[in-house]
Amino acid sequence: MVETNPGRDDIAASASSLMKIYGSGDTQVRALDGVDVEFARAQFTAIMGPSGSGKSTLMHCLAGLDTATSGSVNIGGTELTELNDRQMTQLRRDRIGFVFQAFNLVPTLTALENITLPLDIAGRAADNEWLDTVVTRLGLGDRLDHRPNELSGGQQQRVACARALVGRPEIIFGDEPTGNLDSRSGTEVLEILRASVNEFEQTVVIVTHDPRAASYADRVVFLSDGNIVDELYEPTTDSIIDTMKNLEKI
Ligand SMILES: Nc1ncnc2c1ncn2[C@@H]1O[C@H](COP(=O)(O)OP(=O)(O)OP(=O)(O)O)[C@@H](O)[C@H]1O
Repeated sequence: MVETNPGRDDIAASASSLMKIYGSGDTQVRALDGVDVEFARAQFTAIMGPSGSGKSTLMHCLAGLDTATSGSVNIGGTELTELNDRQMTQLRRDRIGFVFQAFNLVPTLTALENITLPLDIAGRAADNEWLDTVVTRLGLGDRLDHRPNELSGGQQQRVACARALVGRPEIIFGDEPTGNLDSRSGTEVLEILRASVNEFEQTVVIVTHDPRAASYADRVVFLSDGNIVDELYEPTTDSIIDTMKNLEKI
């Protein structure tokens, strides 16, 4: 009998028995200690946990920016551990969007050039209608000729969001995407990520320290000492703060 797994199509990314060990001997750190997790398609997930709990390590392994010591990571049916460097680069370029705390825009390029850069590198033409939708939605229409140093932090992060959205990647990973922003700009970025999930069925996974930011997610996954120890669906700022307090007690 052929084995089927009817749930897989609903899963954008998953990790299984994921282990990441840094260093060796006395200085060895077990940053991920056998993590099993699935991220549903068209859902917004936030990863939270105390400092040093393994959030960035998990995200970097999921996004193919770092390799795990053992275990597996799957993005849309592709096993990352089976890819060579070139295939991994291609997967990151073609199938994953990134929004980092530090924006990571190219200073010599205009906003528009930054937005279309991943497509240009991949040799893919922009879908102009979609590009227009994203740019309008992000309120960047009159900023497209500006270089990053002529934009506010919030505008720069919106450019980074547009860059992540414009290629319609299977999944967008954000590492503290609101970490460097004032509360108003942070709210704008969260609303954009939320809208991209609600309106465009984008899958989004972010790491954040901020309970208010995490309350925009459909689900919050809590890490402690390299393990997932709790999760909340339809979280509120208060329910997130309560769960974090319990984690810190442990
Ligand atoms: N390159 C590295 N070399 C050695 N240890 C590392 C390295 N990167 C992370 N670690 C350790 O792995 C553990 C998990 O780190 P990680 O950055 O994933 O945690 P985090 O939850 O994202 O922390 P924070 O909230 O402070 O950013 C920590 O103990 C950290 O010191």
